[in-house]
Amino acid sequence: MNQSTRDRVAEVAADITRTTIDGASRESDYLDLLAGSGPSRAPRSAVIVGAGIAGLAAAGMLRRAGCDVTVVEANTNRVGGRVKTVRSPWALPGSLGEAGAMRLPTSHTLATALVDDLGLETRPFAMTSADRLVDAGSARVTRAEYLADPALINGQFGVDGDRTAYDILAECLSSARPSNDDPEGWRAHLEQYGEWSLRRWLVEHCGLSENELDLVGTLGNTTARMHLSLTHSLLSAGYLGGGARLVEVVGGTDRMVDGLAERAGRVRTGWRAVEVDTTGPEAAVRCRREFGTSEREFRADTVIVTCPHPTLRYIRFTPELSYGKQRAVTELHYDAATKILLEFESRWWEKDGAEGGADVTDGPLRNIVYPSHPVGDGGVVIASYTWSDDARGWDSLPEGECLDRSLRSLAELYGPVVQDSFTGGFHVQSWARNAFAGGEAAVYVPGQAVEIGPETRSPEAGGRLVFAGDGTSTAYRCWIEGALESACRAVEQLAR
Ligand SMILES: Cc1cc2nc3c(=O)[nH]c(=O)nc-3n(C[C@H](O)[C@H](O)[C@H](O)COP(=O)(O)OP(=O)(O)OC[C@H]3O[C@@H](n4cnc5c(N)ncnc54)[C@H](O)[C@@H]3O)c2cc1C
Repeated sequence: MNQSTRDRVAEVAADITRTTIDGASRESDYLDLLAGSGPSRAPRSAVIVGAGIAGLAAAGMLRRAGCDVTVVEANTNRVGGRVKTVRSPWALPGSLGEAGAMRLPTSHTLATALVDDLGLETRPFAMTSADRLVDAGSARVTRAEYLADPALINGQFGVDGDRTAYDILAECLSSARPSNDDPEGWRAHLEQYGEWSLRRWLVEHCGLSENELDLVGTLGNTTARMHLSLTHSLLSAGYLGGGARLVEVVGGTDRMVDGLAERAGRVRTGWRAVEVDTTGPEAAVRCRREFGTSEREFRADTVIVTCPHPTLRYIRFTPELSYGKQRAVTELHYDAATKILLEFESRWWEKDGAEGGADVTDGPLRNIVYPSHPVGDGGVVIASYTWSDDARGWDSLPEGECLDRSLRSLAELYGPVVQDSFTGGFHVQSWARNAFAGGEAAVYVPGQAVEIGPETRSPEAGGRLVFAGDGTSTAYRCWIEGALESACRAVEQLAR
């Protein structure tokens, strides 16, 4: 490994552990910027492209320091980006479903501090529950039954022994995962295993057989992501693995967006940025209406671009972006994710009032997530939550077909009560097919954390043009925490 790669590894390890390259913690600075006294310095004016969590949070912080901010957002009818709480077309009063972000790990310090600062309430979000189903091959048992007798499911995969799929995966990943405050550990990991896929680790290092691989892939929801980066899996396992505490925002995750939008000031919706020109004394962001021919230019001293990388391909930058940044824009891998939300008038999935949890099945639904909150007698179920190739299967179907097939698959698990209590309310959300997201989030292919990560967050145009958005964070890509971290970093970069 040459010195330049070593330097990049050190930068990425520092980013993961939220420290400077010299090891000083950035945690309290970021908390202070976001939910404390705010920035002490800011540029005179800024245009922010994108009104997701990152753009809105950055706008609020800059305004507190006296900066004149305009946020431009491509969507005509909403802000929030990949935070999307669906409030219609439901039949039951108070129903809601989360088509994007639905839970916050309590270890995500910026997100939880922001929730407190906005005065929002949270409640526990249950990802697992003893009564939920494990359905694979010809076996269908509750999670409690599987934990008590792993052979019930393992036998379907030809796997012997008394360890569950969850134990096997957790052991394999915990043996590889440095702690979040250990830059040296992450350096060593990135140097040695940065180019490894999850599959390679499980097979070559952990010695899993093909059958064990199939078992943990199916039950751990990782089959479709086996070829992606080990580093990504390790980071996710830290937030979702055993012992993680998850909460949801009471009233919907978009309450966070509402709170941030109030602080963000001028938000111009329905304007899609098509060019960012930093050649003049003021930077110009040229925007177009999605429909029609109207064009408009927004000018300011500085620009923050927060769009997901796949959408950056359609923005012209004048002068051209640096070579490294161009690679980040064109190569950073964004994975697919699709959710199918169905509303039911009775809570047929609950026993003894236990709320939430998720079934796992090797059928097309893959993961079925039940609401952790009560809505009268019924509620909105995420009948299918899929990623990667599992999601692409759904993405190839028209909406009506997604509805029909998901209802039928659910009825195969739970019987006629599914069709009988369906209210007719449904929502299909493909993030890969969403024009302003281009995927669920940045999920590295092997090597990308080091090869591309540093350029996702480097400024351009002599520091007047900076980039934010969850895809620029190493540790918290795919999380609201990453969007908030990126907003803090961008605000700091502009204050220099
Ligand atoms: C299915 C799914 C589940 C998730 N679950 C969770 C979870 O449980 N917990 C969690 O913490 N996180 C979760 N996330 C991740 C979380 O939603 C994101 O990390 C976060 O919302 C990203 O915010 P952002 O501001 O970086 O990007 P975005 O929310 O994507 O915001 C970017 C904004 O830019 C706009 N835009 C794009 N192109 C242009 C343009 N040319 N001009 C103007 N505007 C433009 C977009 O419309 C969008 O509003 C999930 C995401 C998905 C998709």
